[in-house]
Order: sequence, then structure tokens, then C-alpha cells
Amino acid sequence: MLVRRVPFPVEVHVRYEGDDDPDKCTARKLARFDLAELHRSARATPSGVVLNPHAERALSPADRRDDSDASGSDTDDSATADADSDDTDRTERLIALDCSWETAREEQFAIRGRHRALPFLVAANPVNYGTPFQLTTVEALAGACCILDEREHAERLLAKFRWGHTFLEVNDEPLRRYADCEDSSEIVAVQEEYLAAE
Ligand SMILES: C[S@@+](CC[C@H](N)C(=O)[O-])C[C@H]1O[C@@H](n2cnc3c(N)ncnc32)[C@H](O)[C@@H]1O
Repeated sequence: MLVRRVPFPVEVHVRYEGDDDPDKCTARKLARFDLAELHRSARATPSGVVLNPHAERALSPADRRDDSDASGSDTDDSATADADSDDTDRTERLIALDCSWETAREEQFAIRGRHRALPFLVAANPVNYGTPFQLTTVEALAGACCILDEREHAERLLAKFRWGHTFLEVNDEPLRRYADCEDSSEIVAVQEEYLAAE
């Protein structure tokens, strides 16, 4: 099957819980620079690709295919899946939930959209440096942009953080390999290699 990838812009949205240290909050900083829109309730948050570490399906380039078969091959896995997404809307929306890791339980992610977990990537922020999977909001959004072939957008987001470029450096190889994958199952196979080497 021919898969056509069309470059189209990514909108960055954050469901902002506000229970984390505001001075260290990466989502607030993104919003200050107009790089993300914060939403105070799930209801006010638009639907899109929800970055959810509890999701069963891994984010993959298939999540932005301009291909009507893509929804059949990589369907929504969440009870909160978007029922009213508009196929003609060419803007991909990435949604993160900014809250403290202590409160980031599964039920917190009751946000409309296609829920996706990020594959193995390590944090580069000073608080969790070197920890796999537990990324800050900006790292998660930037990682997702790279997987969706929007590396420049990732660089724009991370440029506001002193340590931002380190995230792309330490994850350079996996991010490039993930971006070359076809779908979620390929991503998981690549991820296995990194997990085995841990
Ligand atoms: C729990 S919050 C912590 C935010 C932190 N206080 C900050 O200032 O950036 C991080 C958010 O990034 C996204 N995220 C982080 N790691 C992820 C992963 N492995 N898979 C999917 N999403 C992830 C989720 O939306 C998650 O709720």
C-alpha cells in the first residue's frame, strides 16, 4: 500500500493541572513564549493525539498519515477516543497533561483523543536526567514531534530550555529510528533493543 506523508503543522496543547512547582513547569514556560496553549479543564482541551504514558499503543509515524487506511490499521485504543475528529482537519494536535508525576495516574488522562505512549526515550532535564520514559512535558512534546517528522518544531520547543538540546543529543539515534518506523509495532520492536541494552 502506498503511504503518502504530507507535512502539515503541529499544534501544541497542554491540559494544565497546576499541581507542580510553577517555577519549574515546562508547560508554563512554553505558554509564555506562545509555543503551547494551556487548558484548565479536560472539557476545554481540544482533542488530538494525547501523550499518555499509560496508553497501550506507542506513538508512531502512522499517527499522522494522510491516508484513509491509517485509522483502520492503527485505531484508537482509548475509551476516551475522539468520536468527532475531523478527517479534513490537516493540523495535527499534540496534547500533553502537565501535572506532577505523583498525580499522573491513569484516570487523570481523561482527555478526548487518540492516546499514545512514547517509546523508550531518556529524560535530559536536570531533575530526572537519564531516567527512561519519565519525561517533562516539553521533552514529551518534542519527542512526539520528532517521531511525527517535525524535528524543527521539536527544536523550537526545546530551545527555550538551557538543557533542551541535550534531550535531542542523548536520544538522537532512537528518535531517528522511531521516525523511520512504519507503525506502532515497528516502534515497539526498536524499543525492545534499547530496553534489552539497559
Ligand atoms: C507528568 S507531566 C510532568 C510535567 C513536569 N512537571 C514539567 O514541568 O514538564 C509530563 C507529561 O508529559 C507527557 N509524557 C511524559 N512522558 C511520557 C511518556 N513516556 N509517554 C507519553 N507521554 C509522556 C504526559 O502528557 C505527561 O503527563
